[in-house]
Amino acid sequence: MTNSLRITGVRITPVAFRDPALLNAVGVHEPYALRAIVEVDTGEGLVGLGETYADEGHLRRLRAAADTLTGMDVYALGAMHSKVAEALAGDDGAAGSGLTGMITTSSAVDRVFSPFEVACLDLQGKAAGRPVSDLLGGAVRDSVPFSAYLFYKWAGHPGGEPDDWGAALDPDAVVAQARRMITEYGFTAVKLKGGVRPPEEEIEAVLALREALPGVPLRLDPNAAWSVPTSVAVARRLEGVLEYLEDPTPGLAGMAEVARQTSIPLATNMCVVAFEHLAPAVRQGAVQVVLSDHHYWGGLHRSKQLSGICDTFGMGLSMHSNSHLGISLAAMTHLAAATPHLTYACDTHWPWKTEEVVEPGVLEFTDGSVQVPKGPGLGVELDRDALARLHEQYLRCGQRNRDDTGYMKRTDPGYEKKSPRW
Ligand SMILES: O=C([O-])C(=O)C[C@H](O)[C@@H](O)C(=O)[O-]
Repeated sequence: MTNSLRITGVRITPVAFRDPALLNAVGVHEPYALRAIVEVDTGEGLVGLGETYADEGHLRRLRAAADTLTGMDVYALGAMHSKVAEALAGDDGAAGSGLTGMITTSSAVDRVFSPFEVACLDLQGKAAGRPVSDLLGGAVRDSVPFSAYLFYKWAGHPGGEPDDWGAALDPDAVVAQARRMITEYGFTAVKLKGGVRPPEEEIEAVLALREALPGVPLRLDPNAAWSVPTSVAVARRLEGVLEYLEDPTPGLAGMAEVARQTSIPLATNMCVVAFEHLAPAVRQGAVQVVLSDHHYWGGLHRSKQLSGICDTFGMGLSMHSNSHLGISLAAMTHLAAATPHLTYACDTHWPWKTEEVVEPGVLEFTDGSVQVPKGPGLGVELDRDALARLHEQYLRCGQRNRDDTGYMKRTDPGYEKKSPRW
């Protein structure tokens, strides 16, 4: 006789949390990043947590899907994926992209399904008294290494107070930022978000990092801001220096051309963002490392499928992040712990964040790694006062000036046309 655990209701709460003036190839982060917190209720008093994007189109699709989930068993994840697909079938905006800034064609069904799947895994774990990593095959590591995610940045938002990281617009400031991240969090790998300064300056910054941090794996990610010839020229200067070069140029064909001309492994979270991109990427030899992200690959189980495909075809696996809160960090940590093929330090925006919705004490960085939470489910608890406060903040700051990613303003119309800037 099997027990079911049925969904009695779903709450979706959009929140806004402060974000520094970080720069990337499409502009500057807004003063607030948006996320949606998903709570799945059951009649048994258990609540499951998920976290996802909060742009308006995505919120609308989340609500449409949530309405159809009541009464479903939290173990019926395959059926739930189909339900979400049905719920979105008439939604024009769901067909292609909801994330037209950095990620262009991931499936809206997978993006909408993901936070519900995570919340149901949280519930399954709570019901069984086991951590989510156990539901994914078991942790193969007790703690998960993350990389320092460096950004060129302004001292503060225009018209606002400077934040305590200050400005970072040259190689010395980038090195100082890296040193502070390593001192405070113990990171053992470093990624620089590029595509902001002219390529020659970004090469200088990477070489300055190399000199300052001997032996530390380094990555550079210009978010496809460079042409193929520029990418090849930069790659040749940084051979033997970078662990991988992420998305130097747009599209699989361009990436394949760069890959043919450099020995640096190319990584992506832009041109392989859905299952249908994997076969052409393999055929063309376009990427050597895929950055997974459960928020758009369709949750934790589907991210493990991605891992199996990468393993089979000889591609490495790393992990991407956007500005996120603790529910996402907990999910990322369980997933990475239970994914043997994920051998690179994962991305995280964590150090840039000053506000949170989960209770403190579980997600701590030691030597650049986060211990896999040991409690049942995700192992994190919602701080309801903080949730209410950040929801109020969301209502005050609204969706004004935001693009579909929900958190950044595009200042470079060239990116819209997908033409490289350099
Ligand atoms: O390529 C990446 O790593 C990202 O897309 C992560 C974020 O979007 C990053 O670029 C940011 O926060 O500006």
